[in-house]
Amino acid sequence: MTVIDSIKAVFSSSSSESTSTSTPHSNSTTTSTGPSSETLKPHPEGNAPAHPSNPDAKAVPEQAVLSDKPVFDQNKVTVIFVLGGPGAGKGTQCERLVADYGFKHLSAGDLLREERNRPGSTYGELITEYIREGKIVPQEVTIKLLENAMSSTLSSPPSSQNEAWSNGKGRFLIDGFPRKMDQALKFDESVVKSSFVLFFSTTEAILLERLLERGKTSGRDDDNKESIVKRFRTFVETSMPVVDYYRKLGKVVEIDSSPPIDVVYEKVRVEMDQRLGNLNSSSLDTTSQPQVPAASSNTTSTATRSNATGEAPILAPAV
Ligand SMILES: Nc1ncnc2c1ncn2[C@@H]1O[C@H](COP(=O)(O)OP(=O)(O)OP(=O)(O)O)[C@@H](O)[C@H]1O
Ligand SMILES: O=c1ccn([C@@H]2O[C@H](COP(=O)(O)O)[C@@H](O)[C@H]2O)c(=O)[nH]1
Repeated sequence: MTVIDSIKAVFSSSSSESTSTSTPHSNSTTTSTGPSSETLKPHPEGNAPAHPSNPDAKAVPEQAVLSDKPVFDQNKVTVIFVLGGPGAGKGTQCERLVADYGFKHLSAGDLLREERNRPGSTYGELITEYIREGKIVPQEVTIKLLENAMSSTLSSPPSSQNEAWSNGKGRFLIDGFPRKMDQALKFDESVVKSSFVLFFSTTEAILLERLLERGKTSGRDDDNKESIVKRFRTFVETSMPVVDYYRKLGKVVEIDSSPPIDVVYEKVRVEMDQRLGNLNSSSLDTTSQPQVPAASSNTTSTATRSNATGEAPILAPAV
């Protein structure tokens, strides 16, 4: 049995994804967002966010154990999930939100690529294979990476932030996660309950065009036609049910990301500004807030949604 077979066996109960033979990965040019040597450590005891102080560069899979209760206090730590098809513009919009609202941006994909590139990572080969195939890496790995990155950030808050990051408080944009229902449920249970979901929808044609263009310079080994098609399929089959789940809970803020970046961001700002009071005071859960009417918020409901091209959004819920 190879190392990767052993890892897959460990995670077999949490992932039903099939896999294929792995090959070495290529480099990524994405920005690093998490602690490279502090990943996949066991969570600290208790409910308080703790800074990982004993990095374990050779963690074994059994150490990626998740808590059965939230590690962070929802009244202090705000999490907004940012979802959308591959290339929808999640990272682009998050970058602006970081600058304007003082969020910490954690991209699950970036954290996985960073872990993959970390010398000695137990998970490198596994992550490479899953990313190339457009499949969802077993939740234990991704959630532990996110949890560790959050702990680390809370221990050394972004210097430019004050009130939002004082007294153990923090606000995170978690980009490209959760991509699968098990992740959504487990993150709520073991890390912290999310506040709401920013969901960027557009057409498959637009996504494809953007990803192929990005692929010319990104260095990402999944920005090629073959991987992109697989990623689209995974998004529709595995990740859209997560969006639908949150939609039923009234937690989805949907924004058409077909228009130019600035136009999309204006809509994002309107949504964020409407929610900022809550973000400043404590956690934000739109299920307990009055829902913003689509007409006044520039977002579109599932029933009325259209996009700039007039095409039916494919990577969005069926109308
Ligand atoms: N509204 C937009 N109009 C045109 N191009 C855009 C828009 N938003 C993002 N892009 C471009 O599309 C590409 C994909 O954007 P981005 O990396 O932000 O997407 P993403 O959703 O984070 O993708 P992934 O899930 O694959 O990481 C980038 O090259 C970006 O510059
Ligand atoms: O929660 C997650 C998020 C991502 N992945 C894998 O990473 C790639 C790339 O993700 P991007 O968000 O496009 O950077 C994705 O296709 C998955 O293979 C994951 O497994 N779990």
